[in-house]
Amino acid sequence: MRCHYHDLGLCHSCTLIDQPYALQLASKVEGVRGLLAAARPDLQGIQWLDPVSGPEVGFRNKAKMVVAGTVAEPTLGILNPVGRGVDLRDCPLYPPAVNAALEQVARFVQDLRLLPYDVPKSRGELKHVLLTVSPRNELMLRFVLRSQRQLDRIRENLPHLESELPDLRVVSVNVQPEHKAVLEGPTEIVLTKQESLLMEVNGIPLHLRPRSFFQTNTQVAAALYRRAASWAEDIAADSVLDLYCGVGGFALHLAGAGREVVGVEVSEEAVAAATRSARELGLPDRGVGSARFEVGDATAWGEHTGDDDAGGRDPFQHGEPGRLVVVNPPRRGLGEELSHRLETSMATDLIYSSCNAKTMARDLKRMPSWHPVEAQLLDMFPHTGHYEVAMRLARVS
Ligand SMILES: C[S@@+](CC[C@H](N)C(=O)[O-])C[C@H]1O[C@@H](n2cnc3c(N)ncnc32)[C@H](O)[C@@H]1O
Repeated sequence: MRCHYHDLGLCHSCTLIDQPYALQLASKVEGVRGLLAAARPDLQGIQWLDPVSGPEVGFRNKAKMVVAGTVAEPTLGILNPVGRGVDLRDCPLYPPAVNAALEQVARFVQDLRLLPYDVPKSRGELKHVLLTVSPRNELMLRFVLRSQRQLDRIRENLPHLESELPDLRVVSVNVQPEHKAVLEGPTEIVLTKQESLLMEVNGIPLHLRPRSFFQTNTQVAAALYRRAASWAEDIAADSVLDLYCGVGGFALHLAGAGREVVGVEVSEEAVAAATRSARELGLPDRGVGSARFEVGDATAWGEHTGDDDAGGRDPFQHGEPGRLVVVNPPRRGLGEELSHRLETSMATDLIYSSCNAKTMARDLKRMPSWHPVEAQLLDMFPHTGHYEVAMRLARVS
């Protein structure tokens, strides 16, 4: 992949871009194998499946653009080391639909004279533009503002933007009043009738609301979910617990086939979206062939349930449900407490999918009774050192 922003020295985000892609992939595979085997020597003997990769360009489904510059000439991209905006609206990591939409969004920002937020001076209104594209090329657009001052103007002028971008389905304003380097704040005001973007993956309707997580590379995510479904087949698992389930990607791929699936996730919105998908797929919420989603902390799940279903016991410690546990935590990993709970639980099989092999290695070290069976690297982030790694583990008897 060639990138003129990189060639001009304007952006250094793609740290591996000068290496041929095959070399990037090979060094990631070598890196992850070494890193995990250093923590768990028994990983040396396991089966590594061929790595999965997708297209080298246009693979990112979400653009997170910092808005800077001036009212007359806003930039959508990143800040350089001295805090000036660098416009990256043609970044080749995004599909053409995103590049084209960013062009229209920049014009909208200009027409409305929305003042870009000036980080050094702490003044201005518009901080970020976040744009997500679905496999059908439909769009979700979020404006991150310092306050609600410009909300009505954005709302009033939305029909114009919608006429320029006919595939725009969801538009929202996020309010992030603090002067901190965080992408978004706690308040989200959806301006469109449609409140979620349909992200269909392997024929499964996933519904993405503005504040929910979604894997960055839809094509490689589809392969990741298929991998998990194939492992679940091999295991013949009849009850699955999906911790950190998000909008239900793993859980819904593993549901059906006579399994009872429970997903646990901290975001209420994501749980509502996953529940909606389950009902659309005709899955009941209890019993054989069901899928249900609960709001909760993955680390503490089941601890205080004490409900009738579990007979007052901690279901996690009794494999109810959860003979197979799927974990897909944020970069910080599972941590000591959940690693310990998994180590002492009644689960017989585990699928661990991670975007941070360092925390995964640390967690695996804490779970010696889990024996690694098979693993695969899935390259969601070409041209950077990042990747996803999925591993199937079984309980050593
Ligand atoms: C890496 S994402 C995985 C999402 C999902 N498995 C998928 O494939 O899209 C991690 C998810 O964990 C959720 N999360 C973060 N901390 C959590 C916690 N303590 N308990 C439960 N969920 C949590 C986040 O909201 C996010 O949806």
